Amino acid sequence: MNGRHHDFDAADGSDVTGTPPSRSDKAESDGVEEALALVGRKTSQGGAPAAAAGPSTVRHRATPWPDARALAERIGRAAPPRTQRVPLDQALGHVLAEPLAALCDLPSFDTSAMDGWIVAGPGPWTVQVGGSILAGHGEASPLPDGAAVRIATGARIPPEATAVIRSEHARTDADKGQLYAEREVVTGQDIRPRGQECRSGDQLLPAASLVTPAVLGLAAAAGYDELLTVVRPRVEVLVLGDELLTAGLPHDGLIRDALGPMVGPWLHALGVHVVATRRLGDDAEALYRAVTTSDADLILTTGGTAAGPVDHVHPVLRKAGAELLVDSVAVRPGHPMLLARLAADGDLPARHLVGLPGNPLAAVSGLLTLAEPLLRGLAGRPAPLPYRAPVHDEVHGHPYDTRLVPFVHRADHLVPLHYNGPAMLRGIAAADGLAVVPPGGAQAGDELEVLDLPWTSWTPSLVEGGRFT
Ligand SMILES: Nc1nc2c(c(=O)[nH]1)N[C@H]1C(S)=C(S)[C@@H](COP(=O)(O)OP(=O)(O)OC[C@H]3O[C@@H](n4cnc5c(N)ncnc54)[C@H](O)[C@@H]3O)O[C@H]1N2
Ligand code: MOO
Repeated sequence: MNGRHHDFDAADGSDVTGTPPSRSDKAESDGVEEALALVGRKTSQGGAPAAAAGPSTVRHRATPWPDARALAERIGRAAPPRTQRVPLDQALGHVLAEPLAALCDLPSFDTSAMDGWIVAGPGPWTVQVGGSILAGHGEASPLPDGAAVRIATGARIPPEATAVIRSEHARTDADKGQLYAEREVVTGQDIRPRGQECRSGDQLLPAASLVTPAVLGLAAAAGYDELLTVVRPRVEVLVLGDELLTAGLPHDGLIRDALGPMVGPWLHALGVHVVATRRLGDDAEALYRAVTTSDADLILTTGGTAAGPVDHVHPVLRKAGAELLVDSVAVRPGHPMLLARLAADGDLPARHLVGLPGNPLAAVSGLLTLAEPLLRGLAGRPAPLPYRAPVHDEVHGHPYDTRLVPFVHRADHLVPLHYNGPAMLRGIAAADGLAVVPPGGAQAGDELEVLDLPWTSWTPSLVEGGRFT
């Protein structure tokens, strides 16, 4: 033991639902109940109970948190990539399936960078009568030495011209029909030469780049009408629980469904296609039917992952012949989360299922631990660059498990938020992300890994449908 972790002597056992700000962090999300849940858990060799072995030697059935994330991503990346051609106005938020290579030179002709005068040779110059050279027109006739013509930004440079003089740097003598420069004129000034930004065929962006608004602009400038992108993974969300209301106030032991309204939009913000969110109650038959007939790439269930009388996820997966790849993760909250593989069956290809625990913050933990890396892999998106930041306060840890704690960025530090209990969304709703607290906890100033939320950086799917007219 390193002396940092939360000691589990808080015998009231009441803290598993989180701590209001007035209470000590000591009693935050974990407690006696969870410590007891570890007691009696066998080592992977079927040896002594895990809790008796101590943190350095303990082996859980639970997959370590970093391994669970890495495995989920590997599984996603192992799927054969599917690609499609998408018109530019529907490509926002997609991922490029091939490098973006310029289809033309940019600029595609020598062009004026300023409004002013195009001149040939040294001045003063004779102003040519007969209008200006404007953007959007074909090539003008060659400019004789000593001549000047008005030119607009973006207009083609006529052959033989040598420089552009900005209007504010030039003076005309109307009587003499002459143009004088008020500053030294350098050959080529304010002319953007053809190919300055790229030559046709140059790689502008690598494959796997996210199509952002800027990428759409670049692709259009470089001549694209459509893009080859990775097909978005399709996800079906199954919300389990007879106790859930879809409207009104909680009453008579019934509570509002907090996951139906949250999980679909969260997935959407990750750039995937949510085919449906269905509420199935605690009906094992309905769950079996849904799981065995869904053609989504990923089925995501909420609730029913534990071992209660109506927790149907494990029995249904067994009945469906699913292979459990991850069966609980060493993370708090969210440890009952699971990942399973459903074999191909008839017309249905092999698919995956992620079971999110029912407690709402535990479900968020499952989303970020298993669903997000898996979907990132399936979507061909690169992993975000991992980053760490110092934590402002001491954060108690779990003795063996990783903790995910909602935080806000304040003056280069992560400030952990209260209301981080497994059943609470009050912290995460105000958060910039989740701080990854290693087993044993962290001291003030320790650098913690940070998980961003999709909307704390720009996200494609907050722009509904990503279309423009
Ligand atoms: N004997 C044990 N019991 C429990 C354990 C354990 O290790 N041993 N783990 C606890 C933990 S941790 C969690 S998390 C939950 C996971 O349970 P389930 O995935 O089976 O979820 P449910 O029992 O269906 O629900 C748990 C909790 O969450 C509420 N819930 C469910 N769905 C929603 C929803 N859509 N919106 C809002 N709230 C929801 C539900 O009413 C329960 O209060 O198991 C513990 N038990
Ligand atoms: O408390 Mo559980 O850890 O919500 O997953």
